[in-house]
Amino acid sequence: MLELNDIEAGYGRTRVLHGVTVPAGKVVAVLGHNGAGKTTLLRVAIGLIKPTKGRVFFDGEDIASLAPNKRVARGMAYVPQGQQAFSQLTTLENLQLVADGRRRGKALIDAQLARFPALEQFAARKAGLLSGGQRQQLAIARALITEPKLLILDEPTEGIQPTIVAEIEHTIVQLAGEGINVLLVEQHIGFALDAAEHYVVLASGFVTHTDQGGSAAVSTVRAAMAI
Ligand SMILES: Nc1ncnc2c1ncn2[C@@H]1O[C@H](COP(=O)(O)OP(=O)(O)OP(=O)(O)O)[C@@H](O)[C@H]1O
Repeated sequence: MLELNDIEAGYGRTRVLHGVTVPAGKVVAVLGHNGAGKTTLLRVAIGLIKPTKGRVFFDGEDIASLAPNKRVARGMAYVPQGQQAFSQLTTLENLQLVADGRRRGKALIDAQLARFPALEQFAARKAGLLSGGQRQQLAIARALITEPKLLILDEPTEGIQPTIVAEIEHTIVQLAGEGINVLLVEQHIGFALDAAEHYVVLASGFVTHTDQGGSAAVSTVRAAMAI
């Protein structure tokens, strides 16, 4: 599905990524310490940053020159870090912003409310009054209303209470089962590797390790990251 080849990218004259390659896979985990370049890589994937070198393939098509909206139209969705939602709008209104105008908009909202019971329970509550974990679920639900083939998630469990972390992890596994691919930046290495078909470890913008996922990879990755 999504494949990044030999990507160089950064901000202005600062190069952050140095020849990064990410293979396709149902769930692909991008791991690394703070500042390693994980978010930058996701921004390249969705088209917010244009790489200075390298190629981005989606469904076999080279999309490196496509704007983010065109990538979304082709089936990519991006949930940035930080549980973003329109805090003055209710949960339902946040979902309607994306769903209105879509064929089957109401059914798409209902499907996400069924997936995330907390959102159904607090459908009339302003998003600013939801917990961080519920706002994260709302952000994921909004992305899923676009019916993506690939969901790009930047640290979806960061700063979230453990019960909802487990729910979000369950959702990611469920999505893969539904045929939605996931590109995942995640601090919880055990979970990320369990869920991942492939992983890459980034350090200072270089890929230091890459292999198949699975729980057997945990010790290798911990050693690679010195944690
Ligand atoms: N908008 C920006 N402008 C300039 N430099 C940036 C920008 N965003 C990130 N950087 C720099 O790029 C490097 C990689 O940052 P990035 O956010 O991609 O890392 P990360 O692995 O996602 O880290 P974290 O886990 O802290 O989010 C860092 O040195 C960071 O300071």
